[in-house]
Amino acid sequence: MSAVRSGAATGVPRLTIIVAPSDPLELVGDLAALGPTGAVGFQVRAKEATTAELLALTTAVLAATRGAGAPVLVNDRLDVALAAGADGVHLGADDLPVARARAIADRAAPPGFLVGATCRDRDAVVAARAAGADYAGFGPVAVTTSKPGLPDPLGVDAVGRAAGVLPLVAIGGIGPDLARGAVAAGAHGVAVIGSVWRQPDPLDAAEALLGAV
Ligand SMILES: Cc1ncc(COP(=O)(O)OP(=O)(O)O)c(N)n1
Ligand SMILES: Cc1nc(C(=O)O)sc1CCOP(=O)(O)O
Ligand SMILES: [Mg+2]
Repeated sequence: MSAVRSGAATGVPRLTIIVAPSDPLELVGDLAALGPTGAVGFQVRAKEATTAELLALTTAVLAATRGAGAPVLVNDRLDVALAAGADGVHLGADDLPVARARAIADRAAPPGFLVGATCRDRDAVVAARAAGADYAGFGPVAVTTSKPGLPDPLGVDAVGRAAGVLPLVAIGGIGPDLARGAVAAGAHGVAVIGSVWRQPDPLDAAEALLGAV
């Protein structure tokens, strides 16, 4: 296994595990403890949940991971991230604009609060940086069965073309081999659903991903 770099310099984890309400939360604490502090982080993503349910899930993930120092971000909802005391928010095209979120977070969140932005090409990464994003979720790199309605896969070459502006978190169909390729192309890290949660042993699977980034 290659040495795992921690995400400490940017605060952005090398491996983001996206957590949904249906996932086995009892594994989250052990997943958080893998690798150096800050190498593994979580994004709480609950598209069908009520605000109260998303807050409760975020609070539970924070409680399970705080001891390991793993960053926990909330998908879509800055208000919930702030209310829960989470470490950041991830925003896409249908969510609060990044510049608005950055302005609110700078007033209301502790220093280091992360704002991530979904980007699908280099121009979008440049715009996200100008708006105050800390990292770009860049994808879909490959075909994914975890989310419908996405554009065609961008491929690892697109990661290389978009690199060097913000830390890139490659997403979409990422397993260990693609994770290695994305990082070699210039990505800071990866975000995953299926290559952890749909594996027979999510801890082994996450270790393999960490070994690749
Ligand atoms: C790290 C990361 N990158 C991209 C996304 C996608 O966010 P978005 O475009 O807002 O879509 P939803 O996840 O809200 O369906 C992400 N969540 N994380
Ligand atoms: C939530 C999400 N957003 C994407 C994007 O490209 O915007 S791809 C994706 C799903 C990622 O799941 P998996 O690791 O199972 O492919
Ligand atoms: Mg979103």
